[in-house]
Amino acid sequence: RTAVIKCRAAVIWQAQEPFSIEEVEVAPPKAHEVRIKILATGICGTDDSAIKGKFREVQYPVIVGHEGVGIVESIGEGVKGFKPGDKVIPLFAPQCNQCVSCKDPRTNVCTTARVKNNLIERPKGLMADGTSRFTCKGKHIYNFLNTSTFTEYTVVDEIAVVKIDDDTPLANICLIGCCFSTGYGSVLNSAKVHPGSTCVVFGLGGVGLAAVMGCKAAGASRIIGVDINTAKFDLAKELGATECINPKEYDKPIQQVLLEQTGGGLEYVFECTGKPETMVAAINSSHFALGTTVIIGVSAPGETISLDPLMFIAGRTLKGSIFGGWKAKDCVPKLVKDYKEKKFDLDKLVTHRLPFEKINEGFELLRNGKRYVYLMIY
Ligand SMILES: CCCCC[C@@H](C)NC=O
Repeated sequence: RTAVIKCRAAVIWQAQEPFSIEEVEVAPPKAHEVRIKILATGICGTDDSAIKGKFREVQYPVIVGHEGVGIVESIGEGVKGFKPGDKVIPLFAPQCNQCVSCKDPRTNVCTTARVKNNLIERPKGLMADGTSRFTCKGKHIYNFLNTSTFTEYTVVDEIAVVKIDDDTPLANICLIGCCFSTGYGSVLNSAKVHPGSTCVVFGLGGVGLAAVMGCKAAGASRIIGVDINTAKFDLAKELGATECINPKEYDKPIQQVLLEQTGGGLEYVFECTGKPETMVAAINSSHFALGTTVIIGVSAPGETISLDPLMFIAGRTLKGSIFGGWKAKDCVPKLVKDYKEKKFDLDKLVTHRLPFEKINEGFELLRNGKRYVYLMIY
């Protein structure tokens, strides 16, 4: 019988508190669950919003982290397609392949009950059976976005993990678990950018830079990067931005600047900050008739935006995108293969590597505009 594993995890005991590295107990996987030894994990703004108590109704105490890579340690009853030793990526956007959404090519958001609880509706932070696999100091610890990667071992539902080639080089590949796939796919799948088009990306963090890479891969003629941190501009240009602008350097709204610079607005707009005021500016910078704006950034609970409905009457569109529109089980192995074949270079998104116990330092780097860090968990 598979035993409980005692290991290190970075626990958030309550909102606004830093991570606390604790010894936690990780229970064996139940039926249709997989226990994974996490080898590396990215640090993402969504995790940071959960730490700040600004990510929907997260339950505390919680183990966050949602973009990792690891090795299967054990599998529960009824699990097919995985065995101990397999190299895997946990999926915050699972794919059950049974529900109406998984059978519909138009969406990648699985709507099986297990997923709705943790992704689309009020996050339960629990496994499908309504219980947790983590305990610490006698308390149950919630999971996060079906994954929880800031721990040496985690347990996920079998629909929330995918096997990748065992010879895949480790560490950086964890970015395919969220950041890279989210930005790159929002361009190729959600917006379907066409060659020669004009694009703008608001927010040049990991997701925004991946969107810039997607616009370049899609053959856009103009790729404008927008960020208030000009230190991000060099890498954005290296990855494909044709120009970068800082809203703080203008005495008029950035959408007006963009409308003037592009003779009437952008064909494709990618909003990666999650800030409502930036979303409004982004939508208003799109072409009045041909413009499509893709909302990728995650706003805080209760935040809203106000728009003049007439701005859509000539044909503008507004849509959302989770995990870049990729059906995760089908697409992650292909993205990993493309990475190995150097069809894109996500390594450039990694600016720092830190040992697990320095996770709080990692988030300080993220908050101070360093593009990307991740933790090597030995
Ligand atoms: C509704 C919740 C969506 C969460 C999407 C996050 C994980 N994307 C990038 O961080």
